[in-house]
Amino acid sequence: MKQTLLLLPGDGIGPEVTAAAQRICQLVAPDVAIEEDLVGGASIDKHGVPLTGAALDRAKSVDAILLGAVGGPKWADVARDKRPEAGLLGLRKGLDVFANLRPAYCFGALVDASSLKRDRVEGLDIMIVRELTSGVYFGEPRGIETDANGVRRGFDMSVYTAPEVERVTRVALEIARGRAGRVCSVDKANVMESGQFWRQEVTTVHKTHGGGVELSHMLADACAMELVRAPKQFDVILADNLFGDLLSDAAAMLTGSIGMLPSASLGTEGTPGLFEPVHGSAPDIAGQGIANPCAAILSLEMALRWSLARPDSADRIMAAVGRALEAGARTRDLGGDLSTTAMTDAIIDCL
Ligand SMILES: NC(=O)c1ccc[n+]([C@@H]2O[C@H](COP(=O)([O-])OP(=O)(O)OC[C@H]3O[C@@H](n4cnc5c(N)ncnc54)[C@H](O)[C@@H]3O)[C@@H](O)[C@H]2O)c1
Ligand SMILES: CC(C)[C@H](C(=O)O)[C@@H](O)C(=O)O
Ligand SMILES: [Mg+2]
Repeated sequence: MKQTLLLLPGDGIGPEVTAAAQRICQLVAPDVAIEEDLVGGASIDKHGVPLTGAALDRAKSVDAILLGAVGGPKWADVARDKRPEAGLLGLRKGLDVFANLRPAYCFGALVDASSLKRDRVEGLDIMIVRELTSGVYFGEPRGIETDANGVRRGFDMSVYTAPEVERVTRVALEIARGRAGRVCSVDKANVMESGQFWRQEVTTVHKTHGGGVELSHMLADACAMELVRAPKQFDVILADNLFGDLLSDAAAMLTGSIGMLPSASLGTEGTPGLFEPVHGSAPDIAGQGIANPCAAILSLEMALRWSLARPDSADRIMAAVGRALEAGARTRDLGGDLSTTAMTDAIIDCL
């Protein structure tokens, strides 16, 4: 049956980098049908909301979704639940893509672009598995209010249920099984009840489903430190929604640039995956044609591998990005001067 990829370019550099990925898709998987819809600020401008019910329904009906990025200063004053970012969160929740895979892989050619010394990052290959549809991002109650004494306060709720921790832990264990076989689970069990609960549940799930995978636990602050001290100690890092967000940005810089990092958000078997760069809409460089398209192109690579069952096409992309970098192709964030289009051309030449 014909497969369909839904493009949701979004805002800022989102359309620039998804256009690059679309060109690559047409070359490596020409029979995949490509559709397009709106999300984020682009959807607010047209429909008044960051994600319409029709766009969500469409996303549920395709095989995979490739999203660029959402957000920007234009929508800074919009109420939080109507902001571009709320559209992205609604999409993740609506698709129930609870397992967010964020690889931090250092291409050989980029070892010297990292902010760390060569020996710390050469051969780096970490997979962060971030819980994506619960925790403090979605917990209730939340709000900003004035208490009886006239003091304003803001609050969020960090809450996880046992099934939510179980399903993402099982994904992390499964992924580790195909890699070096080590999961490091991250929490603040020393401070937070939800952190202690997370650690208990991960330990319980490991007892039943561990199957040879080694499990360790680390406090989130220590993990941030270890990521910049000795990142190669990690194989799979399992984290809740918030810590996974923070740690994946930190891990991004180890690889040379946040413009390199893709992600895959997966739900239960048979549901479409959502694929997106880890970076945002980069308002500071949007419209200039200089964004690094690699994170979007590698997100397409993940879509071909994880949702569209086309490992050969995915391998082609991975190899082409590696070869283009070896040949010296660099956008500005990597210390070069190639435009988004020229960088994409360089990758296409290596396909
Ligand atoms: N998945 C998403 O859609 C997503 C992710 C993160 C942030 N955001 C949103 O994006 C907006 C801007 O956020 P931010 O500035 O904190 O993060 P950002 O990732 O957009 O930008 C951080 C820095 O990295 C640079 N950068 C990011 N991607 C790049 C690329 N592909 N090539 C070259 N340089 C790149 C930017 O120029 C900027 O200097 C906010 O509205 C935020 O909410 C969206
Ligand atoms: C834009 C925002 C909602 C998002 C998040 O916090 O999950 C982003 O930072 C990310 O990493 O994908
Ligand atoms: Mg983030």
